[in-house]
Amino acid sequence: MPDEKKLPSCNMDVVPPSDPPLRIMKQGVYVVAYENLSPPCWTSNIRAWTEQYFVSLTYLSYARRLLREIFLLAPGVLIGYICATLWLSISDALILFCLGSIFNFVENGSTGLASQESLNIAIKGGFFCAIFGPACNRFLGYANDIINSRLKAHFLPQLVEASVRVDMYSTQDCYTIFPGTGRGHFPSDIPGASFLQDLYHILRTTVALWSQVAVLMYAVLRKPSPEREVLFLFCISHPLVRWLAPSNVTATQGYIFYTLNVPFKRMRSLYNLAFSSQYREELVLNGAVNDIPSEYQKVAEQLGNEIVTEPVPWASGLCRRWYWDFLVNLTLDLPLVIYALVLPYRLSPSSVLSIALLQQATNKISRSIGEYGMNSTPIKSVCLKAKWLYDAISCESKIPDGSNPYPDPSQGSSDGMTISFRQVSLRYNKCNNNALENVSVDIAAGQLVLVVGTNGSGKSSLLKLIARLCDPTEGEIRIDGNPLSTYNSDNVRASMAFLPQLPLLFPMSVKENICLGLMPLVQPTNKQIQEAAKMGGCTRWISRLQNGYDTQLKPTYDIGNGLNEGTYGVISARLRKELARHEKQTVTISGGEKQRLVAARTFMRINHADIKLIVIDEGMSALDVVTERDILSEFHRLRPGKTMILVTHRFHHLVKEADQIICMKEGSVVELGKHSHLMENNGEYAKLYNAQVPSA
Ligand SMILES: Nc1ncnc2c1ncn2[C@@H]1O[C@H](COP(=O)(O)OP(=O)(O)OP(=O)(O)O)[C@@H](O)[C@H]1O
Repeated sequence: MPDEKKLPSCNMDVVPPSDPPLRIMKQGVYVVAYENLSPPCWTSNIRAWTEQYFVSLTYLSYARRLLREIFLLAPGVLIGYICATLWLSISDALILFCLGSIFNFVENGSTGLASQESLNIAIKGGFFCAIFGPACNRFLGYANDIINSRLKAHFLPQLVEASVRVDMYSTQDCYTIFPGTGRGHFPSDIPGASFLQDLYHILRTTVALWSQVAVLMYAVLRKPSPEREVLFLFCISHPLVRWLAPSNVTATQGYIFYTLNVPFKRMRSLYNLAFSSQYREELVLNGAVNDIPSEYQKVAEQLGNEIVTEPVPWASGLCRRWYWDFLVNLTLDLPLVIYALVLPYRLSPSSVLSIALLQQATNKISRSIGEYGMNSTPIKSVCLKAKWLYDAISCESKIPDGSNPYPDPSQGSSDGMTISFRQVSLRYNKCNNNALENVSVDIAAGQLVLVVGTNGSGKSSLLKLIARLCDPTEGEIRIDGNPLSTYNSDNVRASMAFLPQLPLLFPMSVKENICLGLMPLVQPTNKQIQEAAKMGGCTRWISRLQNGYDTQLKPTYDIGNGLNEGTYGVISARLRKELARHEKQTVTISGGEKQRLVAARTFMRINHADIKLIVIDEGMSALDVVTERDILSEFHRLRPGKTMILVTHRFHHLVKEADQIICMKEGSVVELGKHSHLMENNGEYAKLYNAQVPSA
């Protein structure tokens, strides 16, 4: 028996005081924690079942709605699916019935009690079951494919629509409720499919179990007394004990496991280092790659003979008392043993056949009970799956959007966006500290503003607030004199050209990457696209690509090939070559080239949209000095009629031209003014500037 002890009282903040303490135990390098089972278990089983069905009633409407939708998507296939499932569920019971009839004929044939006709029916029935079962299984595979593809075609567009509809804040919440979507595993995620799978299991296991019980009872009740009673007792004892025994499976008895073993954790890390290509280059460069085997050996020795296999407590019967396992096995085998023991005293064909029937029936029912416990999901979970799907589809933004158009048509044209921060504080979700603290800044239309400060001082957060990617926790932001929250956010963002800190390319063509967000409203010509690329300094790189502006860029993660990059199982070199022949050409792209392409995108936007604000958030850190200067000069040239905010760690020529420099530290604005004024102050800004430009 493994060590088992109660959770220490210091963990009471994790476990509410009214709950019984968790059970924790050690198994090898792992610690396993699970809920304390409170005896007697059969009463809690019944209570859990009743509760489950009452809760299910609340969500039943969602399940009904989803089932109706699936039916409307593929009515004929669904009916066939249900029929095939029902047939497969009862086929074991039918075989049992046929077997019983054949035995009955053998036992009573000579007495004339069993007719030849019933024997013929039994034989035909058995034969029919044997050929119809595989046909049903094949049909189920075919029906699954059809239903799944229709589910995908029906629900995925709705989920995509819901996902892009909600704001950044709510997206996080919705992703947790989007069933299986949200992580972009397009080929394998089928909304509604697991709901149908669970229903299939519930239907199949329930019908299978009860049909087998019914057939067994029918066969037993036809026996003469007292054999009937003995057989009956033997038959029900095993299912009864299995049902009463506390479940050892994860469906009802969940557990968590973690490891605190330091050598084991280090061993895992070293193993990852040895096999992950992402670390290899750095390890080689640092001459650390050859240390891995010796370090691995060292921790392996420290670990010694500790068991490292992941814990499977139900397999070793850890979640329930030992006597339940004993009882389960005893009721399965003992009746047969007893029956066999009495055979020498009353040997007859009837007894032998009864043993055979009993053996078949008990095994089948035992297996069905096992499947019932292992595979079937509680009805409540099935209903909840349907609810999640509809919740995800109807997911709404938490931040209410404003209704005023931007720019305000009544105000006529302006020199750019006016921005005013009034005592703004920002605290991100689940953070203890404010990212911005009481920030008050006024930016006039057409100004060139530089935001400087150390890492983490809140520069990017300031920009996120202007784009309304999040809302301030306190204070107010005004755009052109009105609260930002009163404007339609899409309108405000359409008036901004944003060069982000991290250049992100999309799994689309080079052309689409440059024109992102403009089409279909604007249909840029090739000449306009080339012009933007030239301003971003990426024409030479694009001209080297095989398909130029039409070259597809490789996605940041693999969305195309699915499982194992398009392979399954062990494949030959010839197959690998065949796959490579059909794969798209991959494009390698450096950090600086990415930034140039994203700069071209920003220029494209400035050239072809009504831009009031240009924001550059450190978007040129990977560029060489000459390219950075050229790109900045282009931005500067396009500046008239627009406000421009530039976040930077590099103090270039623009510092002297800036109308205002905002110097930030630890979420607060510590200095504000022009370069000369701030240098005279000899404060935080002068310190940063002198550290980089010592000759100044
Ligand atoms: N999404 C987020 N969730 C939680 N905390 C965040 C988030 N984004 C930023 N922060 C925290 O807010 C603070 C300010 O971050 P911000 O990115 O605005 O700083 P920054 O001045 O732009 O930094 P850097 O110069 O390194 O880009 C940091 O402490 C950061 O860890």
